[in-house]
Amino acid sequence: MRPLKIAEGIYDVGVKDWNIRDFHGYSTYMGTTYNSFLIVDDDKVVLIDTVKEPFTHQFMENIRKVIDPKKIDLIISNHAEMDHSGALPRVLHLIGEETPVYCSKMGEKALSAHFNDKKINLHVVKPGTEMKLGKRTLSFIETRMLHWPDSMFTYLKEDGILFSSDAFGQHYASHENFDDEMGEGLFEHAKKYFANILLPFAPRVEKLLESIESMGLPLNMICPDHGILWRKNPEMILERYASWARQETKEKVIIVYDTMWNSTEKMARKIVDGARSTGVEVIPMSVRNWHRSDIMTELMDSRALVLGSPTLNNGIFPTLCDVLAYMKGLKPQGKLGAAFGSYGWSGEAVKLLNKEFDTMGFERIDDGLRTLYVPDSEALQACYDYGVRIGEAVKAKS
Ligand SMILES: Cc1cc2nc3c(=O)[nH]c(=O)nc-3n(C[C@H](O)[C@H](O)[C@H](O)COP(=O)(O)O)c2cc1C
Repeated sequence: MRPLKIAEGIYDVGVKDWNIRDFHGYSTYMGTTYNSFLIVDDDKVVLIDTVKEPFTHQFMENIRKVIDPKKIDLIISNHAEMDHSGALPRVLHLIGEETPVYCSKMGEKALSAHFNDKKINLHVVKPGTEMKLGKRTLSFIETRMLHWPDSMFTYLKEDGILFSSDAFGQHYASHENFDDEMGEGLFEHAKKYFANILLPFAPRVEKLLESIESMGLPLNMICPDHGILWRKNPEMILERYASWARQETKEKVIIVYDTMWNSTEKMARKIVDGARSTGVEVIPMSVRNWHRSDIMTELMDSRALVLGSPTLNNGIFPTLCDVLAYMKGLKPQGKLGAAFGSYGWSGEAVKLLNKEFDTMGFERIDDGLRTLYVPDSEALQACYDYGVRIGEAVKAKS
């Protein structure tokens, strides 16, 4: 139900996008929400972020259920990306073109470049600036590159609410609105979001968490721009973020592969059996059936990445190249790597996969395992043994 009252005079007037599955190329999400927050105080009415453009009508209806939109005195843009700013021009048109929009220094640049055919009354807020609304006070925290240069947080002092933009969000639409209405599954959505959006900025996340702690801000609620709001114990998501940012791993291996004539798949199955026999968790992931965004989510707490590819035209199979291009951009750190694959004559794929591990800074278990065409019983035993070796290496690496 929107608008959603989250505290006295504070509402989530955003919208739920139930049907979206592919979010900037990261498929298999379960919908999302574009949260936007309306604060009605004695002197000022403030809107924090807007929604994706096609939802503008529904968004305005939500606002109207609380207040006449023309009473909005100012808008804060925590993040210029279109899912939070797309509705901005139409909102301004409806409530008054002169309405001030407050944003970070980089936000000014990004919003101007997004809406280059429109004159928006932009005002830059410096980090730490306070803005009095009547009974309440807002302040602004710079969170550059989490995950865009313009990103910032807005903090509502008296209520202890952190409006955290994309951080701590999840691409997940549900009838539930708050963390206490959901179980552990909520963290899986948050983990997927982190793995696919925030992982490249993990060192910055660590620093941000430290600085939030040092500021000693009371945090009664964390309200991201996507998904469920954290009100029961916001500390929990901060703790998870700390662990994900440190890229902590467990005794887990993912085996990511593709195959044309099933030889590499036969090898994969034996490697899975061998690795499992050592007691480590093993997840086989055929790239035909697992989306790269799910592979990244599973990789995040895995200690080893095992890649399997047949040789095709002296190279790696293209589906694996897709995953690797995506993975490299997200900068996972501190993993073990192992490669395998079937080949017919030249067999370059394993060597090239090893190069990819070197580029990513992964520690290679060895030079990998190749099989000529279809693996016989001896080759399959070698695959099983290779799996055992991988499992032992995972257990040996803390
Ligand atoms: C179109 C095509 C191109 C291939 N190119 C190479 C190649 O350049 N070098 C090589 O060693 N094998 C090459 N192969 C042979 C495959 O690597 C071999 O058939 C392998 O066993 C396939 O493994 P899979 O069953 O896991 O797909 C090629 C196969 C096909 C179908």
